[in-house]
Amino acid sequence: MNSFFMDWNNEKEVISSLEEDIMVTNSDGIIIKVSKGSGSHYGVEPEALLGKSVYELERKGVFKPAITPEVLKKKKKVILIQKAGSRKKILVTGIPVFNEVGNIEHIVSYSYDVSELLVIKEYLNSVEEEMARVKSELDLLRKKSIKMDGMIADSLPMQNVAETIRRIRDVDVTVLLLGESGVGKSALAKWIHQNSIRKDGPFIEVNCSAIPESIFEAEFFGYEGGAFTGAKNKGKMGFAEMAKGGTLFLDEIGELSGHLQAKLLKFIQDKKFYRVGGTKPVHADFRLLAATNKDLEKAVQTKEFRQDLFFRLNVVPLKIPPLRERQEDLFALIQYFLQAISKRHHRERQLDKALVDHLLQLEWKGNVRELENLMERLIVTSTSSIITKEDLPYEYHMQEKVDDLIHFDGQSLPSILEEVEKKVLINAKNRYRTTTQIANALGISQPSVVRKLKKYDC
Ligand SMILES: Nc1ncnc2c1ncn2[C@@H]1O[C@H](COP(=O)(O)OP(=O)(O)OP(=O)(O)O)[C@@H](O)[C@H]1O
Repeated sequence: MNSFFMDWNNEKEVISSLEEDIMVTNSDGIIIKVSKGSGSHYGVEPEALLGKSVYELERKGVFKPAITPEVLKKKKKVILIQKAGSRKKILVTGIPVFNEVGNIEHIVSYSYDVSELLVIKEYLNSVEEEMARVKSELDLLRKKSIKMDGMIADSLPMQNVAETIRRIRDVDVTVLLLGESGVGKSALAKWIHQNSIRKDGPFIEVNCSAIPESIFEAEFFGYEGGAFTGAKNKGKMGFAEMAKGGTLFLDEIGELSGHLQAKLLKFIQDKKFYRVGGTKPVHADFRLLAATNKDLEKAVQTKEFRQDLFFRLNVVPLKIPPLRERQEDLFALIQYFLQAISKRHHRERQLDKALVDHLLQLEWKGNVRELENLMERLIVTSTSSIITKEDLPYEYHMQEKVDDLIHFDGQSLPSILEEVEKKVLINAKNRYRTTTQIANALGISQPSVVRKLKKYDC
């Protein structure tokens, strides 16, 4: 039994003298007790409420909703916001008072005018929403504003790459650039260097597949005078030493032999090396970047590439998507190369719309390099200031059938095969940077590629 609230007559003076808005109703919803402050939120005198039914007051719009029916329904304390008049918002708390047998006998309610608080809350909510909107716009703007000089990075995947590079700008961390041939790994490596704390130091690029294994160590670590037959008297500085204070970029790292992988791992771990024939250790002082178009994780599984070396290199992996997955970049690159190459060759050139539409449809297996080469070819060979689809080399007319491209009339099979071979080689040359890459792609030896390129003068 709640002794405090049971005898309202005893409490009469206490409640009625309170300045706050307190009311007591019975279980029929009749207001049986009011305080001095009752009704002030509703714009009526306390006496105007006393003896009235909350249902009636609700109907008349003095307040809405009434709290008594809610407390009776839920049989527990209820807090709600009432509307009073057209503008006011009142926070009302209703508490049930039970009799000995557990039935609600009275409901005590007290209220505060929270109109101002709610207005402030709404205002705060709108400010928060506005801030969230501004923040996302800023994020977008910041991403868009990551301009990479001489590099087109309009697409979302490239913006993400740019954002990662921006985040690691001040850190001397190893970056592994992954992606198909021609996607721009070397260009990005240069960009990373130019935007790093080592930008004033040298950028040394080593193409791991282009240096024969027999001389790799001497080229890479340098050698002392007389270290081997044919060595220069004074010795020679290797790439690792040349990169002092700057960046050492190991391109095509996936092509390194197992023996050289082991050497490289030791060198990365020890952070020092010896020139071939030398006894004095040289301290390694550079930031390491590496790139490959090989699936290195797969190469680790097939044991072609050392896992420990992979972990050392894969600190920050940057995957550069192929151009066919970056339509926004493709369009921007076409415009970029048109301008840059036209300027370089002092030729004012424009592209016809049908040609641009056609270029946007192509697969670009050789990625940005292939596009750049084709643009250069179009610009230097076209005789008119507007380049059209007709100016495209035959291999870029994808709709045309192979039958139409090979002319049998009066040709022997060997000459047709030669013609095809030449076209395949030109195509491969557009896509790949080195003859080793072409050889790998076409499944022939590198000397054979060199011979054929010479034979066809391409
Ligand atoms: N986003 C880009 N904006 C402008 N030029 C680019 C961009 N990406 C690549 N290029 C240009 O495309 C050509 C090929 O790029 P790059 O040599 O960096 O490719 P790669 O991925 O290193 O190729 P590979 O694996 O064969 O070494 C370069 O001339 C480079 O400057």
